Amino acid sequence: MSVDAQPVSELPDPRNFGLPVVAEDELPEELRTLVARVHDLVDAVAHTEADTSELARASAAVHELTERLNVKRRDVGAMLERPRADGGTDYQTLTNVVSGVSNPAAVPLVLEETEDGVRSEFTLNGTYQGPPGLVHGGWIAALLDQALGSASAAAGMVGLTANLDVNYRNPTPLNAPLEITARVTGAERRKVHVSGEIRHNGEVTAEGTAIMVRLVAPS
Ligand SMILES: CCCCCCCCCCCC(=O)SCCNC(=O)CCNC(=O)[C@H](O)C(C)(C)COP(=O)(O)OP(=O)(O)OC[C@H]1O[C@@H](n2cnc3c(N)ncnc32)[C@H](O)[C@@H]1OP(=O)(O)O
Repeated sequence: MSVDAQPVSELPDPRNFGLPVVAEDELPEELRTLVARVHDLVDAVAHTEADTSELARASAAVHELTERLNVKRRDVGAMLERPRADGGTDYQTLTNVVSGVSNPAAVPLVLEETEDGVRSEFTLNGTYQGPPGLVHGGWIAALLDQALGSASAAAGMVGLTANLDVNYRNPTPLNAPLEITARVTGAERRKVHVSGEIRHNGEVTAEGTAIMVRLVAPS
């Protein structure tokens, strides 16, 4: 199987797909701080045992805040544009639920390029719980999907997941350091084959393979 990769500098421009683009330096630091605080808020709400009057006050404050923020909303599908170390340009979905920098529900997963693909270290709080003390299997699949898609994009082949196959080898713990890695293993025509793993203390907890189908820019 051969790898028919485009140079990364030729990643498709989301504007060609009709998507709005936000430059990284246009994203206010205040938004990043708000996102981090709401991320912590979700965990706090999920686990609070505060008394009922405190819950009522918090509920009213959050409702009022939601109305204030909804006064001006960004378009769905907005993409974040950031410069790459190699001089090219990287694009990410701003509100991506796994890694979007403006999404408080995101992990967030910051994937860095390695010699053969992408890698990240991260920790999941109780928000991502499935079985007691363990990460939800659907989120494990989502994390692998994102890493596999990013490995394909990092190799110059941006695509959508056509097929995702996940094997859960060991429980994935909450509130513990995790590592995710992914790489391209082959490509034919528009199909890109990718594989990846999640590890805890060096032991694989889950592994996945996927077929990404490369996007074709509208003519
Ligand atoms: C720029 C900024 C954006 C940047 C956006 C980057 C975001 C990455 C985000 C992370 C990943 C996601 O969550 S993606 C979200 C979840 N995925 C989706 O929503 C995708 C939904 N599915 C689709 O839209 C479609 O089925 C596609 C695009 C996958 C394929 O449709 P298509 O474009 O018409 O392609 P098609 O001709 O059918 O197939 C092309 C080749 O792929 C093969 N193929 C097609 N489907 C499958 C399949 N399920 N399993 C195996 N192989 C398949 C075909 O046999 C063929 O191989 P051959 O004949 O050449 O041998």
